Amino acid sequence: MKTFDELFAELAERARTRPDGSGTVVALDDGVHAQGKKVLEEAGEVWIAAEHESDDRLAEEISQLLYRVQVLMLGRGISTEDVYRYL
Ligand SMILES: N=c1c2ncn([C@@H]3O[C@H](COP(=O)(O)OP(=O)(O)OP(=O)(O)O)[C@@H](O)[C@H]3O)c2ncn1[C@@H]1O[C@H](COP(=O)(O)O)[C@@H](O)[C@H]1O
Repeated sequence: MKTFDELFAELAERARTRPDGSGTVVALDDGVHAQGKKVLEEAGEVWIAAEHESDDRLAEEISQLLYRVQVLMLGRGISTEDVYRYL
């Protein structure tokens, strides 16, 4: 189990060290256009899960959306602080 901040730190480390086999490294190399499409795709899956699926499936889809948002943040080079100041 990890928090949003812990996952972001982990993904930032993946971006820095670029380990073999990391899906995050591949997603970052795909660029912002592809990263944005993944955000949209996962948001749609969250919507569908919210209307038609179990709480557990919804939570899983939300986790994937959070991951895809973080990849986009790293792709654009913005930090969690950049976002939190608007919360
Ligand atoms: N939390 C996630 C996470 N959530 C979603 N995903 C990816 O997103 C996919 C699900 O999204 P899709 O619905 O688009 O699935 P898909 O189209 O079948 O998959 P792809 O073909 O796009 O990979 C998963 O199969 C993972 O590839 C994640 N990939 C990694 N993480 C975490 O990120 C960290 C770093 O991971 P690596 O970079 O892979 O080492 C680890 O802690 C992981 O647990």
